[in-house]
Amino acid sequence: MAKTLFEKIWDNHVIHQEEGKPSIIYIDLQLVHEVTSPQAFEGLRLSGRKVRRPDLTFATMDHNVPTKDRFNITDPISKQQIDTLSQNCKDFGVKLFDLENIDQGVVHVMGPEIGLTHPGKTIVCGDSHTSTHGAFGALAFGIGTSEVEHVMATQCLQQSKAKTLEVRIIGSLNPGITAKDLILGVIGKYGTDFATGYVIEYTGEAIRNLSMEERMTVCNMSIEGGARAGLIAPDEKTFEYLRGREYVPQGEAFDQAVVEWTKLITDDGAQFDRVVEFDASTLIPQVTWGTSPGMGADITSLVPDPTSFATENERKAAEKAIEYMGLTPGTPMTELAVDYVFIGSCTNGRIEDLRAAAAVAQGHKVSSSLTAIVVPGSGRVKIQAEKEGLDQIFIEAGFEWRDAGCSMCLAMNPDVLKPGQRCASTSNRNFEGRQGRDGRTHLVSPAMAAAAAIKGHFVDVRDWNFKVKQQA
Ligand SMILES: CC(C)[C@H](C(=O)O)[C@@H](O)C(=O)O
Ligand code: SF4
Repeated sequence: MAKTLFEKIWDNHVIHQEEGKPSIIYIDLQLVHEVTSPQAFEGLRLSGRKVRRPDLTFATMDHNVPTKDRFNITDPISKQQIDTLSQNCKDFGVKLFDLENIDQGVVHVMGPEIGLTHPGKTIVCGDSHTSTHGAFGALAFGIGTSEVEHVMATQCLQQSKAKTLEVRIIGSLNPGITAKDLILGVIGKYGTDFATGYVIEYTGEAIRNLSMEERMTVCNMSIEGGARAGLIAPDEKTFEYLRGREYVPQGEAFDQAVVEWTKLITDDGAQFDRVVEFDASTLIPQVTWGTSPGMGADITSLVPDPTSFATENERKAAEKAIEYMGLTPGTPMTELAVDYVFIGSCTNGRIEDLRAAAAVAQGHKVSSSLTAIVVPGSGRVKIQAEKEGLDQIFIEAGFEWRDAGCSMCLAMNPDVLKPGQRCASTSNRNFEGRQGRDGRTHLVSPAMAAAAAIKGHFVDVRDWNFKVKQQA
């Protein structure tokens, strides 16, 4: 029978199923960070259990890590979480990429980068943006802390089978329009819960044309559309990205793996439970104006008038968001002045993102009215960027060049907005207080963020004259 990619991975991992009950599935990889693991390890300790497969369990530190003076953690809760993770990994024999390690970084940046993420794997982490790894054709999703403990103890997980949703991208992206604009556009059109209960598979020529980094940006934000996970079928690009990375099979074993991975596609004639279409060819740079990733608009548009929304609920939500964001309906997006620019996160903290931002920043100066920081997603991204001289471009332009971590994506470390500050951010969430109490977040692509840093307000990056620097 013809199967979707999701069904193939699912069927390969079901260990036990009973009518009317969740299935038990096997988990190939568990990633761990300091925020959602302490109680899980403690639970194991209390019940006298071990981590069943330390060889399939990998930990890093990201949320609480200061990106300036990283070894000096002054916040007691952050310090405790970091120290507890170190101790737990030591006690339970789990490999930890700690602050001394070049591979330390945001879990969804460093995992794929070292080759832990493979097509066809089931991957979990106590973190909602685990969906990022779906860019490789892995079934990857976030789980709660009690499930983290369960997977640690058994390497299995109880799961109800999700429904399948094809997000079919028709047409191609115009020059200068990025994967971030694409996913913001999709969520803007279909809303933040259109994919609830589904695993998305992104298909279409425009998706095939994306690099692995760009595919990760798209899959990363699947969760902001409500999806359980996001998938992109693996192809030559996936295999080439993985070849030679530390945790992928090497030599002949790699070629054998590729033979298996190549089968991970949705068969002709396979049925999705639902299909939506999105036309990429009309897309222009996006910027969010509200307090959910679905409240987005074209850079050429105006802050919306709440009365223009169709339903009472939407009108109320828009009114509340516009008030929180300190905006006036009818203001052109390009007139919104920003106080802060954050380039980083598991959405847009990879090398290509930094190249795109540097291409815009090169030869310009950050506006004196704001602070702009660039935070590589991992230690390795940082080193690569420095090899290519991107750090110098940023520093000369007046950006701060930081160490790897979640940073200002969420206010769990010293990088926080002050109340009322407006931020152009390349992250994935613009909820109230996300970047600091009463902070105001506008989600954009790295190029748009860099352009806003130079001009002091949002600009249409298509008007910018820049050349993307090729890898050195
Ligand atoms: C802290 C963590 C549990 C959380 C998540 O699950 O996503 C964080 O990474 C986020 O982005 O909000
Ligand atoms: S970078 Fe942001 S979204 Fe990603 S894991 Fe860290 S806090 Fe979550």
